[in-house]
Amino acid sequence: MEIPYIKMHGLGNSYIYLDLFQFEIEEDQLATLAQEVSNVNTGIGSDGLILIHPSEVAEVGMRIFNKDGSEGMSCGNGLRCTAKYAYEYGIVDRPNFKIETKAGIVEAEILVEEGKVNDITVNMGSPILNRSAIPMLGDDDKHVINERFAIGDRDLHVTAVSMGNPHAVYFVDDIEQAPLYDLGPIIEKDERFPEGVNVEFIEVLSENELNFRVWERGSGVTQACGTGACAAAVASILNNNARKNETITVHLLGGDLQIKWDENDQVWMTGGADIIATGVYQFHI
Ligand SMILES: N[C@H](CCC[C@H](N)C(=O)O)C(=O)O
Repeated sequence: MEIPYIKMHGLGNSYIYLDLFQFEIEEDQLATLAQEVSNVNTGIGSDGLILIHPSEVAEVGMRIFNKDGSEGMSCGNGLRCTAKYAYEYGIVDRPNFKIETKAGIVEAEILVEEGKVNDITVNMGSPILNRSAIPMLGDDDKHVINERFAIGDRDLHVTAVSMGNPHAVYFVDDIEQAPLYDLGPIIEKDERFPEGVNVEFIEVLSENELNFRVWERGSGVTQACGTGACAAAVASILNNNARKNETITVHLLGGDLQIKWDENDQVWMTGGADIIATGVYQFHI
């Protein structure tokens, strides 16, 4: 089965995108397709699959599937790429529009300079902080801020933030020493996170600057994670290492994102998005 695709990335966090304004695909084929196309040896190579689809509640809809075929609720880098594609390929006819995700509707703004899409700003909505809504197991339903989190023989402290998808944020003194590969996969599936969790390690450089690494639920280490960068900025503010209404530059492996949590409890993300290639995938189902 031949499937037309677009490969796009946000700061190196790449996905294979299907434009479902052009064709349809069976729901029960999506998990397998995500696993297939993500494989760098036998597929196209990406961090997962994203569907750009018609929506009844917004100009365009977006769904994300991780490398392992699991469906995520939202994707910051994916939203910027979806917005760029929708604007440049005529799905929308203006630079401000809404995008429906499983986590809710977000608002995107295309920043155009000399007719070219430069950056994209997305209002990612309000962070979700109550333990039960992350979700994270525990004795109360308060916010999880710098809570002791023992794992193996390590004594960590976690701040838990959901941006519609769950994030466990840990502060480290040196990002290069972050236990990304040895603790990332363990925390991702820790029983205290009943739906799994995206794992972020951050090094506070100043009130307005963070170093950031991520082990993603369902995809492992990626070059960048937009929802993770939002969660990291919120966690830094919750721990009094940064302030609301100030733009925080988050340095990810693949580049920088500008994040602001404003006085109306909205988290704004600004960054780039790039089209890598278009093609036709030979789906083996
Ligand atoms: N890379 C995405 C996040 C994917 C989240 C997914 N790993 C999950 O929540 O299961 C981003 O830019 O926000």
